[in-house]
Amino acid sequence: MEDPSSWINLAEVQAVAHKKMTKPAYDYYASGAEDEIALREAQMAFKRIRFLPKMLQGLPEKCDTKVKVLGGRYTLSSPLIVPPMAMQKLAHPDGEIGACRAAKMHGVSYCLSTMATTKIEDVASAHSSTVVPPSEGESLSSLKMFQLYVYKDRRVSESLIRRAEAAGFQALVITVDLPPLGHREADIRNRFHLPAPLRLENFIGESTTTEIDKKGASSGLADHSQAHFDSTLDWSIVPWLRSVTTLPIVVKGILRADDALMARQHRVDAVWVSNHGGRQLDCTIAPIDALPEVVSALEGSGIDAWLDGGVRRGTDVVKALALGAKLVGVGRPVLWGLAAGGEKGVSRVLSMLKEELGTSLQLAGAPSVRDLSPDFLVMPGMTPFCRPSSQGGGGRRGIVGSRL
Ligand SMILES: Cc1cc2nc3c(=O)[nH]c(=O)nc-3n(C[C@H](O)[C@H](O)[C@H](O)COP(=O)(O)O)c2cc1C
Ligand SMILES: CCCCC(=O)C(=O)O
Repeated sequence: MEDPSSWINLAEVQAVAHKKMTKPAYDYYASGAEDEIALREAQMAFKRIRFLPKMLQGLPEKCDTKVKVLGGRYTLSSPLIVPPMAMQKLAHPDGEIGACRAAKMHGVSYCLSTMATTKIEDVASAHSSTVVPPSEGESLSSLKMFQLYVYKDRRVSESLIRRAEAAGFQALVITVDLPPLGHREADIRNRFHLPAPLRLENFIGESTTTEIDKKGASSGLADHSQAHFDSTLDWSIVPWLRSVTTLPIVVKGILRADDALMARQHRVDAVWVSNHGGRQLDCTIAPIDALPEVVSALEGSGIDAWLDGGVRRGTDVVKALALGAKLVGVGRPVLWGLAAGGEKGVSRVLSMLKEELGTSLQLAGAPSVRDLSPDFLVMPGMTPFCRPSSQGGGGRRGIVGSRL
């Protein structure tokens, strides 16, 4: 199991990572808040959705996974994104650099967390200097983005944004479902802190690192977010961000249609549907269940809906795309890949997921990700019926029944 090429699914990688990591680090990555209902539900909700595949579609040998995002500004090779995840050197010395390099090599986008164990500038230059060989004659393209936690001292946030912009990050993701930090019992029990010599590299020399670097009475993360993050934010944060940066703005952590409408009114560039991997408010709706309402709130606006939470299979990615997500994030499995095999481990995780995505598209009968629609799915509690149209040719499909 040491050799990443021997792994055949993402669950297997988690088991390898578990054996290699310290208990506090593994628990920090794996756990959710309180009873972990939201964590489990995010995965389970995918499994309740069924496919209604189309046959004999005259598919190309390889289905096309290109997507246009951020109002058509960028065409990306893949709808996959590595969402922001803090402290990646806890998994492996390759840390954020290994993860972003592996992502770029696969044409997968990467979002760097504020709470990284590698400096913004170092991640940017590693990402830029990673040369991606053309794949089957096509050059792979992906984005690098920066995720922001808004500090009580706005000068801290402003300086992070300016550094990310100067370093060439292409979008700013602002996370709105934290603070306060969710009640993560494993971290409290473990008195989680960042073991030396690891540090929050974006804040060297600033008081903002102190609570996380030292073992305290409780979770260092909770202490840090309480001491420094602004928990009083409202929608006026969007115009403030616009006054500081020209980067596209993505709001991460939305689960409601009316919040998506507010995001639309504030002309954000994308709404990221997420429950923070079940690490914040427990018992939230699963992101995949929240997606359709958000997508319909954004309809006609040109604003993308992105999604993460519980994505563990190519079929999960296809379901999210069919329900209208433009980008789909895969979180913990990337950390397991990193812990189990460094950059090579992440690369293997992403290649398995891409392969599963390609196979699932073919089996579902979609020539490209852009051909996916809810028509490929049967949602829980609904009974499908498919009728040929009276004119012959393409059939008509409807769904009877009500939501459970
Ligand atoms: C260890 C860990 C650290 C995270 N750190 C951040 C972070 O710094 N910023 C953020 O917006 N989200 C953070 N998240 C949430 C992820 O961006 C993402 O929403 C979530 O992991 C997706 O769920 P999944 O792990 O089931 O794929 C973190 C998640 C994990 C597991
Ligand atoms: C204090 C925030 C820590 C990073 C984070 O977002 C997470 O652990 O989920």
